Amino acid sequence: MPDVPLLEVRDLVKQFSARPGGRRTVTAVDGVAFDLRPGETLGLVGESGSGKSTIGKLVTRLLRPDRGEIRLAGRDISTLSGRAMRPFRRDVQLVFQDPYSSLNPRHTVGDILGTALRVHDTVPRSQVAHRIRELLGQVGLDPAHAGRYPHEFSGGQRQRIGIARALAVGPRLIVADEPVSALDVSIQAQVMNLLEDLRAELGLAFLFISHDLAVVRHFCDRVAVLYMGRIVEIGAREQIYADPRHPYTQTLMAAVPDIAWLRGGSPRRIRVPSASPVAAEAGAQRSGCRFRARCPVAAPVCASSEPALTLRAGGHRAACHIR
Ligand SMILES: Nc1ncnc2c1ncn2[C@@H]1O[C@H](COP(=O)(O)OP(=O)(O)OP(=O)(O)O)[C@@H](O)[C@H]1O
Repeated sequence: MPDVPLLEVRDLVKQFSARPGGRRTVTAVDGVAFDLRPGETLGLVGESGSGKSTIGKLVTRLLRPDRGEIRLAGRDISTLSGRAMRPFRRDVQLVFQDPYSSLNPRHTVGDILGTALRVHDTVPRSQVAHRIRELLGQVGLDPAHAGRYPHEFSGGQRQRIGIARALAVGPRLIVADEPVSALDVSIQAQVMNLLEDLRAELGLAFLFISHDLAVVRHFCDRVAVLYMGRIVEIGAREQIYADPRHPYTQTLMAAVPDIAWLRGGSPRRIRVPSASPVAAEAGAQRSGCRFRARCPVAAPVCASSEPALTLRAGGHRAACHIR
């Protein structure tokens, strides 16, 4: 049923020690909630350190949340571990920014894909070799290259191997953490087009983490904007890009180009700017709105309480006292 959420995230919290063994903590994810429907693509954007990767690792359960729920097709997986987690590992797969560091250099591509297929019993053993060739073809690689090692492929081809490995287990959701940002700009569009084709063919849902606002605009149905571990705005792509309500989103969106490069025009990256250390420090106050020290429209009310995400239009929510 298309309107049952595939993924429901509620009140997700994750803290880390600021220094190994130290007592000071960093709240990387601070009460995040969102839904993702089957086949839907949600972009997570926000400056460096805003908590995007941590959310990706929590959803794939590489990390365990300190608080909150992660429901996959209705089942809370936030505290599962070991064998109990295994069926859900099939449903949710992670595609990394740097495929090379996640591919075992001593294994051939065929071994890497074969391991993924066997661990999850995705196909009968007699069909593993056939499925490996099929997967390579599906991601645009030559099936005859299954005997090659990761270092024999280019960066873009390695990312295709990482995508094939994710597909091997038959996921319903892919968490893609900056999947093209380590690639040459000329290769980025090819890999994005592949993800787009796979989404259409296989009906995959994506949680798509990116600094690149032009790529997110091209790829995502909905967008969540993170600031210091919280979603400050979430809505349909056009709501966020054409009618941003939160002052932070407004500054981000002011400079987004169109996406001509994805259609063969000249490539251009528009990155989410990073906070200056001073601004980030000033923004780190824990009472009132966390954005107020950087906010161009801050008013006294902004020091009084943290604004909740409130509804602006169908599905469009923003967390701002003023706008
Ligand atoms: N394993 C860890 N130990 C300690 N602190 C961590 C750890 N992982 C993340 N953090 C901290 O949590 C916060 C959020 O980090 P996270 O990597 O999720 O942000 P991000 O938005 O993905 O940033 P980037 O775009 O730079 O990858 C940062 O302050 C980061 O330093």
